[in-house]
This record gives sequence, C-alpha cells and structure tokens, in this order.
Amino acid sequence: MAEPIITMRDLNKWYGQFHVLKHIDLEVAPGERIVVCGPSGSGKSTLIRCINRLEEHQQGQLIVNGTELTNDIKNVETIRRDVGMVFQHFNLFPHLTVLENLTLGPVWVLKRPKAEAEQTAMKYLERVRIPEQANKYPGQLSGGQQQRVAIARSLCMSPKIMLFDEPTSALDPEMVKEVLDVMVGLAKESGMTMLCVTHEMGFARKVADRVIFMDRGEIIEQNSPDAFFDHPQNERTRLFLSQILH
Ligand SMILES: Nc1ncnc2c1ncn2[C@@H]1O[C@H](COP(=O)(O)OP(=O)(O)OP(=O)(O)O)[C@@H](O)[C@H]1O
Repeated sequence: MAEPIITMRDLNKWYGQFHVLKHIDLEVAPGERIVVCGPSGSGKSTLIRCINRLEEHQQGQLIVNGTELTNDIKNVETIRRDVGMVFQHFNLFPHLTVLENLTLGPVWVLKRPKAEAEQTAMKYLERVRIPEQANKYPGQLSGGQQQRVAIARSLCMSPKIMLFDEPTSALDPEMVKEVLDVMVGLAKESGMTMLCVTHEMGFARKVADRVIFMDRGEIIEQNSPDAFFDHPQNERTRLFLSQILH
C-alpha cells in the first residue's frame, strides 16, 4: 500500500467510564473510499470524528496526512483544513445565502479573494447540480439540496480527505438518491480519500474499496464490498447484515 494518509495504531477513547473505541488499528491509503457500518452506538461517528479532531482519542496514535494529532491547537487547524466533513444535519448557516455559506471558509480561513472564492463556489454548485440556488437561503431549499450545498461547501476548502457522517439518514426517501448520486460522482471522479458512515449498502457496493464493520467499539471485520456482503466471516456481521438487508 502507498504511504497511508490516515494511520490509527491501537487507538482508544473513553466517554467517562465507557470505552467507546477499543484498540483500533486502521490504515487508509490516499484515494481510498471506505464505508463504515455497524449497529447504532457501535462508535462509527466517534471514529471518524477523531480524524478531524471533533473528538479526541486518549490512547494510541493517530496520524492524518503526515500530522500526528495531539493537543497542539496548531495541528488542529491544519487538520480541519485538510479534512472536510459532511454531517447528518447539514450544519449550514441559516442567515447566509448558499453562496455566502460556500465562500465563508475560503475567504476567512484560506484568505482567498472574494471573487475567486465565488468562482470556485459556483464551480462546485454546478458539480452538485444546483447552481441556480446560489442566492437562496438554506431554509428555502429541500433537505437533499441543503445536503448538496454542504458537500459543495466542503469541496470549496480543497480537502484531501472527506468524512461523511450518515449524510442521507435525515433525508426523506425521495431525496436520498440525489445526494447519493452526487457522492458516487465524487467518489468516482475526484480521487479524494473518503470515509463514509452509512447504511446505504448500494452506495457501498458501487464505490467503496473497503467496507468496515464496527460493533461495540471494535473493528470486527473489513473487506471489499463483494466479499463483505456475499461472504461475511463473522457471526456479528452476518446478524447485522440480516437485519439491514431484509
Ligand atoms: N459526547 C458523548 N458523551 C458520552 N457518550 C457518548 C458521546 N457521544 C457518543 N456517546 C456514546 O458513545 C457510543 C458510540 O456513539 P457513536 O455516535 O460513535 O455511535 P454510532 O455507531 O455512530 O451510532 P449511530 O449509528 O446511532 O449514530 C454510544 O453509546 C453513544 O451513546
């Protein structure tokens, strides 16, 4: 494997007494697309939130794009620039237009000129197929459109890694496909490293290089999508798949 862009070595995290991530060893290659699945409460969100330091691990080592994550605030800023995140509930600023949401980071964090930031924003709005919504406010858009804005907003920061935390689970069923289509396009065309917590197994089959199954804070099994879905090795994986693929 090429030099990993993410390395976790014996990573552990507790919430108080609760051991939420247990001895996680994981290497992610640049450009790799990973889907993380598992039962509710198994630690999936916590795992990916450690990668951009929204959560802190307490033991073990985590290296992201050559930077070891420690309590040094400078390295947190670097990491947040390199790692984009798309949340379940979009997290757009409601009082800013779509265009303003997209240019905020590039102008204030990356210090890009406003005109250049707007040009980049329009390019990504076209990519997520909603350039006509640029001057609307998030509240005027559907959930699927808002999530596409959130994806475009992350792309405007030119991240090296994109994290998706259940990006479709807050959407009405008819809007899930439009967001997944954008994500499939991104996965196939961008060459970006992607980690996606989702139970959209069709998406996993289409684009993932690897599916990781977590249960009770541990990585139980990981494999290529075909091997994972067609020949799960672990009893807990089989049980989980039987529950979600009925
Ligand atoms: N800030 C917190 N403080 C205490 N416990 C927490 C905190 N955040 C999460 N937990 C607990 O840690 C466990 C793992 O949570 P996490 O959100 O990572 O799981 P998940 O696999 O993503 O679940 P889901 O699929 O339901 O989102 C859960 O039992 C949760 O209740």
